[in-house]
Amino acid sequence: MEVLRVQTVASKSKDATIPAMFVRPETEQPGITTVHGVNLEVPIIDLNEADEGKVLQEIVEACKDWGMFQIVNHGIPSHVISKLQNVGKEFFELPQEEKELYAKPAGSASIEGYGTKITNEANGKNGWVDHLFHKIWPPSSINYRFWPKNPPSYREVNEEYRKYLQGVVDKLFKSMSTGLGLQENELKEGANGDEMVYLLKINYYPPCPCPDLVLGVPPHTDMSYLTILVPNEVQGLQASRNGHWYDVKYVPNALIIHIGDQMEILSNGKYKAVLHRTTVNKEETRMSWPVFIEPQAEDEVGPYPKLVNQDNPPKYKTKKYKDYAYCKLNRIPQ
Ligand SMILES: O=C(O)CCC(=O)C(=O)O
Ligand SMILES: [Fe+2]
Repeated sequence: MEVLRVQTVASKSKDATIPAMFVRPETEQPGITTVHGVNLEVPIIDLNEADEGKVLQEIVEACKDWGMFQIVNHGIPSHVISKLQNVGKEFFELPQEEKELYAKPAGSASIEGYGTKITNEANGKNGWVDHLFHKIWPPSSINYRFWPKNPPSYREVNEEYRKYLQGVVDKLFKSMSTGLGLQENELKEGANGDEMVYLLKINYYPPCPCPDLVLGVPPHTDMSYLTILVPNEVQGLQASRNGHWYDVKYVPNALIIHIGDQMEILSNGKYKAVLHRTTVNKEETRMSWPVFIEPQAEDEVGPYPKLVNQDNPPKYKTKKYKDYAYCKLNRIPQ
């Protein structure tokens, strides 16, 4: 059965009408619910700042407060990031039949492949976005069947990005570990160290004639420990704080870090998973490249034992990641 892609819907929506399946109720419409003109923003942290204590404090504060921050001077060269963006953009600009060669097989239990999310939202609405998912680490988890062969440099470029990304993940885990009063390496070890899965997603949000009425991805927290996201220059990510939606401003060469559910759980609630959503643009295509740093399906995930004691009882159940994911995807209370 042919699946309708948002990219195809968008190419046919040149007048100001879009199918009702994308139109959000007013309580969710970004045109109504976005907070403007308030001087509140997700922290931007310079990892090159000479005062390391200050950087650590900023990261820890951001993890506890917003659950999201941007980092600049993170060590990934800008040419590595632009190549990642270029090959992803080239893939989405291929003829539709060629992209469909990478489509997630119908009925596949894995999330990997090119696709369009079939809504699992209570209100039955759909996001204005297509995507490509594939794992980039560890090697044993990679299925190259879902890595585009076109453009030909796709694989090399993604491998280069992954190598640099591991350095950033290590740095962040160290700071977050120290911030919890643990040894530098403990948090990463508690999260299965170098066996953590790196799942890349490319989001492709085509222009939409009525951006005020739709969402790209609906409000959610990521299931990951951390998500490290490269955006393109078209702003659209929004973070929720105290029940209000704020734009995350575009900062050239910055990486956007999200605290996900597994980090909230591992830290026994000290760090907060950020509720976020995306908006789309009337004229321009927005794209983003999140990498979800996650446990393996069979890993048991729960609060880190040293962070639990009589005064701090566990706030979350310990369970297999795959069971956590099943409940989350089916909206079953954890
Ligand atoms: O596109 C973005 O900036 C965020 C996308 C997102 O939240 C997701 O794919 O989980
Ligand atoms: Fe997300």
